Amino acid sequence: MSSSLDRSVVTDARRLVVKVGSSSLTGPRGGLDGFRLQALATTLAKRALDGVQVVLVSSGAIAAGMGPLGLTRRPKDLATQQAAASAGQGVLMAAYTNAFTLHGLKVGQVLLTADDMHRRSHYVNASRTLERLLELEVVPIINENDTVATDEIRFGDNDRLAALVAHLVDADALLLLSDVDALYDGHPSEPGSRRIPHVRTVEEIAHVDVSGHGSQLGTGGMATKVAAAQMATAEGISVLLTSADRLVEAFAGEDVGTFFTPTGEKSPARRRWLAHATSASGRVVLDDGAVEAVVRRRTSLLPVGITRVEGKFAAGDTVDLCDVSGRVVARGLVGYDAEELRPLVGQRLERGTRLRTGAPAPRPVVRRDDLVVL
Ligand SMILES: Nc1ncnc2c1ncn2[C@@H]1O[C@H](COP(=O)(O)OP(=O)(O)O)[C@@H](O)[C@H]1O
Ligand SMILES: N[C@@H](CCC(=O)OP(=O)(O)O)C(=O)O
Repeated sequence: MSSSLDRSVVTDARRLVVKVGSSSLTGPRGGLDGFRLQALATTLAKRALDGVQVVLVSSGAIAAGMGPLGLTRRPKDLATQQAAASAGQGVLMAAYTNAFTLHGLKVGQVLLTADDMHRRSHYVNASRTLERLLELEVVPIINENDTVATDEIRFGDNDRLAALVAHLVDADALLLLSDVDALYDGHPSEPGSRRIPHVRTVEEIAHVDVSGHGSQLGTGGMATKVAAAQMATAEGISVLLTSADRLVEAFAGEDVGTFFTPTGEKSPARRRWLAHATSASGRVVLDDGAVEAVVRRRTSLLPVGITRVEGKFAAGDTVDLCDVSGRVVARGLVGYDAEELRPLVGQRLERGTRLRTGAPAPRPVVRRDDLVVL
């Protein structure tokens, strides 16, 4: 029987998110490596034809656009990266369309921004589209919408996006495919570095150096892959990190790559979104009693338990809830604008009180259903 605690989850998964990095699809000087892309598509198509719902998160647009634009190095400035992605995304999708068509499968392009993950309405919309594509037996192929991403709000690498997509579609497993076949206990170019076959807790790999450079065409290196694995496993999703070349062995259940066991339980979709996909617009500092109430008793947060309001936010935005030492203990959707909330700090508002804006009080600063303890 399949268990999320061992590798059988990869072989038995009914819904899989597979992320492939630029380095696995392209040659060293950019340009798509049609042979590798076809091999990947063939392996995934076999899975899909066996009834597995496969969602592919594919990088490679910038690298694929380098050839058409006459670039021999990955561009460093945002505008040229966006131009290359614009030229390359079509090339990438054309290659995937041809490769999957050979197996009688259809593909659908989905381009997402960090903002689409952050905004609840866009997130829900993306989820609906992906569900419909899967129902229609189409393989969704997702990439960041590079042409509209800005330096401040972009994924840059696709590892985090892949973890968020795994949350979004509630995948059984996430496969992170790179040019390196596993996580190593030192940079793989260092003699003596050894493969780490299994990670059960974050602490186990706290000593591992993942800061080393990545491939010439990839973006995040190993650090973003480990962070993505932690995001997925925290929500009960198993992760296998290996190379695209080892995918067939991975599906055969062989001991390849690095397997990350789930560290947490699956939580409701809305909480998953709140905990991982949103970014906080401000902070609200809680006194000890309020921390106790929110974290242990899971109650709504009222103005009386707040000692300080930091930043600029509007009602409905996400805020971090911190204890007096500044440690973030929870995150939630705030019920007030920052300016409206500041004068209420520490106040015990009686029922029937009206705020200066005319709105009734007390309403919770963060309702318990809009709150996730971190
Ligand atoms: N501890 C480590 N274990 C494995 N790979 C590492 C480690 N530290 C750094 N790396 C580098 O991370 C690279 C993969 O990241 P990246 O180039 O961003 O790939 P991708 O394009 O697949 O996202 C590998 O080529 C490897 O050299
Ligand atoms: N969205 C970009 C991804 C950038 C990138 O290099 O990501 P990755 O190879 O996953 O580290 C692209 O398609 O080129």
